[in-house]
Amino acid sequence: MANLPLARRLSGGPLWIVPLALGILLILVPHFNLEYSIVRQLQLAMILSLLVSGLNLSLGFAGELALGQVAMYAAGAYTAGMLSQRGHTDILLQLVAAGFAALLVGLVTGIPGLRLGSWSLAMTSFFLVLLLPDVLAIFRDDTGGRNGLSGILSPTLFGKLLSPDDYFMVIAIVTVAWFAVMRNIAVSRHGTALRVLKKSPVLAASMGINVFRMKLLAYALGAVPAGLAGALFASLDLYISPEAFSFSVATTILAASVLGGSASVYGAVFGAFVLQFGLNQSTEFQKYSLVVTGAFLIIGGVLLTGGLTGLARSLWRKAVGEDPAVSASAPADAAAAEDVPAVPGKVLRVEGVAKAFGGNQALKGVDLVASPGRVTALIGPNGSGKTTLLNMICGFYRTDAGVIALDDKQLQRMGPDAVARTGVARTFQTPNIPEGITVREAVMAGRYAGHRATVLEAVLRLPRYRKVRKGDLAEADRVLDLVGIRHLENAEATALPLGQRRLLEVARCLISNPGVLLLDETASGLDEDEVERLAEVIRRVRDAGGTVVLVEHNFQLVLSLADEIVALAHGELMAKGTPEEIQNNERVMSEYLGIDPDAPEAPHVVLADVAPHTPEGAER
Ligand SMILES: Nc1ncnc2c1ncn2[C@@H]1O[C@H](COP(=O)(O)OP(=O)(O)OP(=O)(O)O)[C@@H](O)[C@H]1O
Repeated sequence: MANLPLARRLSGGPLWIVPLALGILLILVPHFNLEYSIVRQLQLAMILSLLVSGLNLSLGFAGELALGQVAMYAAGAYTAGMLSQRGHTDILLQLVAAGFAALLVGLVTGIPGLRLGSWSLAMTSFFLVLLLPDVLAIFRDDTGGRNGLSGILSPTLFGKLLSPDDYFMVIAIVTVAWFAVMRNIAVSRHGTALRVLKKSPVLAASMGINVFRMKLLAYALGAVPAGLAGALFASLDLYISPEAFSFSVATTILAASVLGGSASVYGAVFGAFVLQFGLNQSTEFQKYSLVVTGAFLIIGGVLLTGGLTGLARSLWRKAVGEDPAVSASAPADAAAAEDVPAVPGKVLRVEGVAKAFGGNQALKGVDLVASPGRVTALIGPNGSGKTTLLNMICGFYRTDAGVIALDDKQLQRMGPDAVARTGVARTFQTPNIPEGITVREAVMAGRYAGHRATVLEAVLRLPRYRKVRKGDLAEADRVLDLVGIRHLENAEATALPLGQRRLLEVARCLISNPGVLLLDETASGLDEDEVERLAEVIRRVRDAGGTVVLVEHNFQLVLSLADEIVALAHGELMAKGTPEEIQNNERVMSEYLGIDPDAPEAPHVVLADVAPHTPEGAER
């Protein structure tokens, strides 16, 4: 221990102590007799960091670009200002009202923007900011229009007039409290779910997460600090005007977010402080503020992936000598996974399913039954419709005809997240692993949709949240043992090599106790040892009662694992049967494996060593 570098020794402690200490220091600033100009910049920087943190929630965590932060900021400021004008000077009351007003603006603009999908929210929020001065002008009797809102009274707290020093402390306390809330959200299961969403809405839906609701949650939650910032700003100068909510403020917020690191909680503070102190130190800077903000955007977005906090994190890793991929203890004892608890497999029935993409009939009346305690393999040449069938079972494509059912529940009219919640879990041809989380968190995310605790319960760490979290941790240990990567639980998930990422995906599926496990070319790209481990995992799941559907090009693996093989060709059933029956099926031999049945060698003798026809680009 004594020989360890200081950075390494420090890295063992709870990291939240550093921001907490800085937060306390900030609250105590009025006691340090700083120059007025610095105190003022600090206040504005704290207000800006609140705004940036809201953007980070939607952009950095949920991956949704939205510029509407300024509109929510204005909603908060005008609400607080108008309350004050009418004699309601209590800052607590103003903060609550401003938070709600901003939330309302967030919901009203977020719902249509997010419903339309794609870039709609970015566009809606962009126009919202452009329209803001006109909206304020329309309601000029209340807002003062372009002249601004004056007559705001000095803030009070429980009837006591607040001095400038008191008010500084109010701003600092609100900022510190909000960042504590945001940190609790970010490190909770909700924070992980947001990162899943950012990685891929398809992945999120396949894990039972309602994509629209999750995006709205991030956007609406991000409105709250903007509202608080607005209320704090209104009582700072006791005057607000539309210029304070201009488009350049929107770009400043975006630049600070990108510079600090959008996917980071404290990056918002870094970015905001750098921009506030950088931009306002000289009039030249202010004159060219848009250019300077743009430069910061480029520095943050292009040169520093992950912003300043990303840079700090990688420097820290270097200092403590930590490799994200192998920050792990020794491999777990494989024997620990011998005892596999029952997997509640269900019967998957596919009857007469058809699907056309324009003139391309991808599936024509396909039938398939997968039962508990059995591995059903789906094989066929490239383009035969295997992935299309998986996508239809998962609800990503609507069927043109036919029935898909899990036990008695029909799935063919359900959306993908609803299908996942009935117990359909899947892996992807290209592993879909969210960034910025550990292996254990990535696996625990598989329980998000099935075991609920609200954001409020997570923020306050209430008993139900702690119970669900305890279950997440215990189940993650179990499935990580099962797939044999428990020793990597603290490694960064995206840093794992392909084979382990595939095993991670299987673990993420298993933690949801799926009724059916759909494995889409899971062995592709794995070495021999990894394929053997994967095969062992699949056998264990099957023996524990799981229903497994295996889409696979590794014919040897299929023969060794499958209880039944369903072979497709040109979207139709080519053959169905036991591995032995399939090995003796001439059509499968010639169309799938390219073996001439009339050749002197008997096909079943060489099959185990034969790879099917997999033209370039089989991996997606
Ligand atoms: N979203 C889509 N839009 C249009 N055509 C599609 C779409 N998805 C699949 N197809 C077409 O449907 C057919 C079946 O494709 P699918 O990907 O299901 O085959 P596959 O058996 O999974 O192939 P591979 O082994 O290469 O993964 C192909 O002709 C493909 O081009």
